[in-house]
Amino acid sequence: MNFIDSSICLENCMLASSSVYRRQLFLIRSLGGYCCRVHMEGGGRAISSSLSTLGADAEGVMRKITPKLDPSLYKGQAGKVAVIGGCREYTGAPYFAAISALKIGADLSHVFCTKDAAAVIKSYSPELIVHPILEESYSVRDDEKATVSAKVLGEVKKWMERFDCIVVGPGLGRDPFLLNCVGDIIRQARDAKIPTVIDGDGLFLVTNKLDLVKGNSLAILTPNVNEYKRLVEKVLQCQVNDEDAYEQLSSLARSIGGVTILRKGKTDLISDGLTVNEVSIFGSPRRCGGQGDILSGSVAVFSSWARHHLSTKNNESSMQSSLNPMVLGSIAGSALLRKAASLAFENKKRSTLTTDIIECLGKRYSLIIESEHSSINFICCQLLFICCIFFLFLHSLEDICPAF
Ligand SMILES: NC(=O)C1=CN([C@@H]2O[C@H](COP(=O)(O)OP(=O)(O)OC[C@H]3O[C@@H](n4cnc5c(N)ncnc54)[C@H](O)[C@@H]3O)[C@@H](O)[C@H]2O)[C@@H](O)CC1
Ligand SMILES: Nc1ncnc2c1ncn2[C@@H]1O[C@H](COP(=O)(O)OP(=O)(O)OP(=O)(O)O)[C@@H](O)[C@H]1O
Ligand SMILES: [Mg+2]
Repeated sequence: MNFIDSSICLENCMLASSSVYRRQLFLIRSLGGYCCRVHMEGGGRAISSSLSTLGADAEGVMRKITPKLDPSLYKGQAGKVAVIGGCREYTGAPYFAAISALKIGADLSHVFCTKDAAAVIKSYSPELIVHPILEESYSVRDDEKATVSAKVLGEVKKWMERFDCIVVGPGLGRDPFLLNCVGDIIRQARDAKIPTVIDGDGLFLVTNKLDLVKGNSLAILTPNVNEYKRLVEKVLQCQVNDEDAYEQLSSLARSIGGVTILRKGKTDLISDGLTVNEVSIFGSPRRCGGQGDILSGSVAVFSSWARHHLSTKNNESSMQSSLNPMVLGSIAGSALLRKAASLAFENKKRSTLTTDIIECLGKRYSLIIESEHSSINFICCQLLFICCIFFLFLHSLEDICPAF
């Protein structure tokens, strides 16, 4: 089995914020340097060449796939995301996922939730388009279940084609009737070839109904420690083995078939069964609830952008066409969340909340996107400086010993 570990590890985000370090990364990146360890099993040659780029890979991915804010674009072209989640018990998670998508750059963000949750989520933000159409068992009579289920599906179907990516699970809860309807929604998205991020209770659903995602290359699972453990036990029939985390993750993705898995943890591991990428940019020591929800919304936006980027005719050769847009979107989403968490923690320390991290998404992100421009400016200044010195040197040489 052949997988690539392009370890994207930045030990300390502070380091990355230093201009010297960023310049080095920019120079390494522009030299095409990257850290790549290819492990080949079965006696294959282990190839390793490394000129480590560290966090630049993740930043490079973000820069490559992020669409320019082109004045010719119209509303929606930068992305339309839908979150399927939100019930009596949870209203924060779908909000976190949906608003994060907008903060990163999607134009429209929808939430499909239960009636109880809808009024609450609408009150959080006018920017979200909230559809109160999901139902939980307590509000549906047994003899109405088939009709209500068909109605829910019909309502979602009206919108489905418009979305560039959907997120299933944040704050979904575990009500059997609701989960059954959401299973049909996942199938609908798959038929419409819409990338689908599965998080939170959506993972509870698909872990028990793997056929919902089996063989779907547009599905991205984003399990936390518990959710990953449940997946491994169900699919691989064994315990999580961190001694061989890469191989086990890769094997899990292959066993389910075609999916991309973003295993959240101290280091985020991302695999589609062919490659394994690692994002270990130091984020924040705060483990407040909701950060995984931000991540799911972020991955949704970046994956749809990566898919668009790779499908355009003039995409740059440096982004190998063999790359999986769902993997790229996961790398970018993970890196941005961790950088934003780090920035929020710098400001708020122990009182950092998920809402503080959401506020930093845009700030941190524009820093990354703009830093390329500042690095280019810096390079130009350096070249100009060198030319001036050279000119001065020439000039002084002319002074010192004139040619004629
Ligand atoms: N404000 C909100 O509305 C939030 C709602 N959420 C939703 O809550 C539902 C359940 O999510 P949970 O993450 O709580 O469910 P999990 O089943 O993932 O976790 C259940 C419990 O496991 C423990 N746990 C979590 N991470 C652990 C780790 N690394 N090691 C050991 N134990 C750990 C925690 O006590 C956690 O409450 C999901 O639908 C989720 O989207 C969460 O996203 C958090 C925020
Ligand atoms: N120990 C850690 N150190 C640094 N970052 C971490 C650590 N654990 C998780 N993270 C990061 O925090 C983010 C959320 O991971 P987490 O495991 O909290 O997800 P979650 O439990 O689904 O969150 P939520 O509360 O939103 O459901 C991930 O992007 C991950 O990279
Ligand atoms: Mg979660």
